[in-house]
Amino acid sequence: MTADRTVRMFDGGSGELTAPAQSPTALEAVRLAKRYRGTWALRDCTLSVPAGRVIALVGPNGAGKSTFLHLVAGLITPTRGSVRVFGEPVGQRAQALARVAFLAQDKPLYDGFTVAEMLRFGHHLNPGWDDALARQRLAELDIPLNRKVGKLSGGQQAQVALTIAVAKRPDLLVMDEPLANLDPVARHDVMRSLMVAVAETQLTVVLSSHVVSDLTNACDWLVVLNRGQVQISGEVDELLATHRMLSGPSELADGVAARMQVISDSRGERQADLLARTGPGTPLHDPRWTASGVSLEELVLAYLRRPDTTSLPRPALTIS
Ligand SMILES: Nc1ncnc2c1ncn2[C@@H]1O[C@H](COP(=O)(O)OP(=O)(O)OP(=O)(O)O)[C@@H](O)[C@H]1O
Repeated sequence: MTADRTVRMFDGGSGELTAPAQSPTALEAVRLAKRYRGTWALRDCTLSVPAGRVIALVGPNGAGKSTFLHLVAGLITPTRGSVRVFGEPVGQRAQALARVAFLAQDKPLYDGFTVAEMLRFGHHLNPGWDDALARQRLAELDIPLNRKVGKLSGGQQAQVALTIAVAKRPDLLVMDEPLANLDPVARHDVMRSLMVAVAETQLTVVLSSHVVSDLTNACDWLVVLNRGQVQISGEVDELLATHRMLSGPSELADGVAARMQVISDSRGERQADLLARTGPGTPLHDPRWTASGVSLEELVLAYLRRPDTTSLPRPALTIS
C-alpha cells in the first residue's frame, strides 16, 4: 500500500486547496487520555501512524479500544492530550471530521429501510457521497437493493454498513469491532471486501478486534492496547522481523535473558523458550540455542500476558 497520493487540505473554511501528499501522518496521538468518572479508560497514549495503512487495534476487553476509536472519530473529547487526523486536531475543525468515517459496533442501519433507502439516506447526509461506488459494491456482493435491511443476514448487514462507510469517500475509516457476531465465512468475506475498498480508494483504515487471526492477512500496522496504554505500535513486517523464539537449555536461560528484552519466558526442566526482541546488539553465538520466527498472534499474546512490557526500543539481541 502507498501513502503517495493527493490529500485535500483546507484553509480554515474559506475554500479547499489541493496539494500533493508528503508521506502524511494519518493518525497522531500525543499523551492522549480519557477518564470516565473514576476510571482511566485510556492513559498517556502516544503513537503515530503513516497514511495508507490498515491498522489493527487489538487488546483484551476493557483495554480502551473503543475509547481510542471514539476519540479519533471526534465523538468524545480527551481528558488530556491530543489526537490529530491528517495533521488536523480532532474536535477543532469540522473538516477533520469530514475526512473520517466511523463504523460503530452497533451497525448504523435501520431494519425497516430497504438497502436502496439506506443509500439515499447516506447520500442525503454526506456531501462527498459516491453513489456509483456504493451500487457497484452491492451488486458485486449480490445484495438486493429492494431488500429490507432487517431481512439481510448478519454478514450482508455488515457489508451494507461497510459500503455506506466507504461511499462517504473518507480518508480514514474507523471501525470498532466490525467482525463481531459474524461467522467465520462472513468475517473472511467482510475483510476481503474491506481490502478491495482499500485498494480502490487508498483509504487508511483502523479497525479493532479481539481476534488477531482475523486481521493478520489484512493489516500492515499493529497497535496493541492493554489496560489503557499502548504496548506496541509498529509496522507488522518490522515487528515480526525483530522478534524471535529462542529455544535452548533451561540452565542457560538466565544468562541469555539477562542480555535482552524477553517478552515471554517459558521454562521446562530441560528446555527454555524465550520470545525476545532481537536486532542490533549482543550476538547470540551459542550453538545450543536456536532462533525461529514467531507469528503475529504469538507476538500479540506474549505482550498481552505481560502488560508492563512495551516494544519501545531497548537493548536488543542480534541472532548470528
Ligand atoms: N461511557 C463510559 N462510562 C464509564 N466507563 C466507561 C465508559 N466507556 C468505557 N468505560 C470504561 O473504560 C474502560 C475501557 O473501555 P473500552 O470500551 O474503551 O474498552 P474496549 O477495549 O473497547 O473493550 P471491549 O473489547 O470489551 O469492547 C473500561 O474499564 C470501561 O468500563
